[in-house]
Amino acid sequence: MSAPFFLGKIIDVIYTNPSADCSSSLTRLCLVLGGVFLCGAAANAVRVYLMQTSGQRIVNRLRASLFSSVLKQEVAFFDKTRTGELINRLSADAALLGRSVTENLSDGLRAGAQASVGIGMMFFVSPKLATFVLSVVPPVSIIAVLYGRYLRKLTKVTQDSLAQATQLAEERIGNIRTVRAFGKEMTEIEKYTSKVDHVMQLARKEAFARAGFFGATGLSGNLIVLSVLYKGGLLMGSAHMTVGELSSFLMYAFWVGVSVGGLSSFYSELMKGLGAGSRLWELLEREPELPFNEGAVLNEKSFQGALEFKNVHFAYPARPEVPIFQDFSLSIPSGSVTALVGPSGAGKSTVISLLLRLYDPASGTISLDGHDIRQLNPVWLRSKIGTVSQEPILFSCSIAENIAYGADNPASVTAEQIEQAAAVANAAAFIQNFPQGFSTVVGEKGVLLSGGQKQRIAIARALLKNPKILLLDEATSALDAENEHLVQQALDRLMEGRTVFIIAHRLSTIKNANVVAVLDQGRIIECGKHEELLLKPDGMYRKLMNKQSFISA
Ligand SMILES: Nc1ncnc2c1ncn2[C@@H]1O[C@H](COP(=O)(O)OP(=O)(O)OP(=O)(O)O)[C@@H](O)[C@H]1O
Repeated sequence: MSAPFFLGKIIDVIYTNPSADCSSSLTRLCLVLGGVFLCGAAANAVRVYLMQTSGQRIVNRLRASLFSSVLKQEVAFFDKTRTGELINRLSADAALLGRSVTENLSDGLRAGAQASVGIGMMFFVSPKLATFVLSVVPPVSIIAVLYGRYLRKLTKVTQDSLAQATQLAEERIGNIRTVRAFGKEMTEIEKYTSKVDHVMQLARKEAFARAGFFGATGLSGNLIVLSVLYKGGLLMGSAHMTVGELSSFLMYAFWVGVSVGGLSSFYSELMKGLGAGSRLWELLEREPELPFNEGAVLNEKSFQGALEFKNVHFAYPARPEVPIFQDFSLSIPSGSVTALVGPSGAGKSTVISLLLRLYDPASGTISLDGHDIRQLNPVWLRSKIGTVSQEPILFSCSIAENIAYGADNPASVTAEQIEQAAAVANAAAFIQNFPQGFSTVVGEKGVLLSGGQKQRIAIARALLKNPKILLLDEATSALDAENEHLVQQALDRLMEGRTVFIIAHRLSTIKNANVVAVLDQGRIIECGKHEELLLKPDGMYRKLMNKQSFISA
C-alpha cells in the first residue's frame, strides 16, 4: 500500500529537481520501493499458502462433523430424509461454503485491508479530495446489502434444487437394474434433465443479479477515478496539490476502486456460502431424538440376554396414524429359540427394529434382563445383539473386511479369526475358489455375490461378533438344495448357546423352535410349540399353516 506514496514522492523529486542532483534521492526511494515490493511478494505467497491449507482444513472438518452428525441421527430421520439430499449437503453445499470462507475470505480480507488503508492514505494525501470522492460510497453500500439478501435466498433455493437432482441421480444409478429391466432409461434421463434445467434457470437469475451488481460497482469505481480527476485537477490548478500528490491519490483511488470490486465479489460469494450454509447448520445442530451413546450398561458377568415386550403400542413416526402394535406382549427367554410367524406386513421385522432400539414404542416397555432398554446405552445394547437379515447388505470392500465388520474393533481381527468364522459359516470353500480369495471385492451392496453366498458371509460376520442375542430374519426366497443345506447348517451353528429370535419362513425352523409366537393385528395371539399350536382346531396358527406357504426345507 506504500507504493503509490513512494511513486508520488519520486514524481515530485523529478519535477522539483530536474537536474542530475536528484539521482541520489531517486536511488534511495527506488531501493526502498524495491524492498517493499519484495516484502509484498513474500507476504502474498505466504498468504496464499496459509489460506489454501487452512481453508481445506475448514472444509474437511465441516464434512467430518456433518457426517458424524448425520450418522448419529435416529433411524426415523432417515425414513423422512432422502439419501441424495444428504450426499448433496456433504459434497456440493460443504464445498460451496468451504470456498466462500477460504479462497474468498482470503481475497476478501485483502480487499478489505487494501480498501481501508487506501482510504486512510487518500485522507492522508488530501483530506479535501478524499471527502469529496467518498460521497459515492453510501449508495453503493445500499445496493450491496439488497443484492446480498437476494443472493442468499436464491442460493438456498438453488442448492435445494440441486439436492433434488442429486437425489434422483443417486437413486436411479443405485437401482440401475430396475431402471433397465423396465426400460425406463429415457424417462429417467428426461426427469434428470428437467431437474438440472431448473437449476440452470435459477443460475440464470443469479447471473442476471450478479451482472447488475457488478455493473453498478464497476461504474462506481470509475466514478471515483473520474471525480478524482475533476476535483484533483481543480485543486492542482489552484496550487493546493502537487502533481506527485495527485498521482499518489489517483493510484490510491484506483486501488480502492479495485478493492471495492474485490469486496463486492467477496460479499456475493459469502452470501452464497451462507445460503448453502443455512441447511448445513440445521443438520449440524440437529439433536437426535433417540440418544446415541448414553445410558446404563449391564454387568457382563450376570448378563443373561432375556427379552420381554410388555403391552407395547407402536406406530412408525413417518405414519403415526397407522398403528403397528397394540398391546403387544412377548417373552423371549434367555438361551431359547423363539420363532415369530404372521401374515406379510403384520410387523414381524418391526419387532427386530424395536429390539435394536431403532425406534421407541409409544407406550409399554421392552426389557432386557428386566431392565427397560430405554435406560440402557443403545451402543452397548446393539453390541450384544447380532442380526442376519433376509437380504444381507455387504459393503463394497473385500470379503475379509466385510466379515471383520462384525467385530467391536475390526482392525484388531486376525486373518485366522476371519477364516475360522468363514469356515464355521460354510463360506470358506466358495471364498477360496475366488482368485483373490478373502481379498475379493464384493461390489456395491455385495452385488457380485449370490444370495446364498451373501447370507453365509453375513453369518460369518455375526459369528465374529459373538453376540449373546441373535435376531434373524429368514430369507423368503428358497435357495437350491445344496446352498439351502449349507446356509441352514451355518445358521444352526450360529444359534448355538444364544437367545434367538427368528422371523421364520422355513418349516424346519418353526418345528425346531422352543416357542412359536403368532402375530396378528398388532398383538401376539398364540404362543407355544409347533405341535401344540397345530392341535388348536380354530387356531390362527393352523389357518396360517394351511394358507401360508412355508419353505419346506
Ligand atoms: N420405516 C417405516 N415407516 C413407516 N411404515 C413402515 C416402515 N417400515 C415398515 N412400515 C409398515 O409397517 C408395517 C409392518 O412392516 P414389517 O416390515 O414389520 O412387516 P413384516 O411382517 O415383517 O412383513 P414381511 O413378512 O412382508 O416382511 C407394514 O405395513 C409397513 O408398510
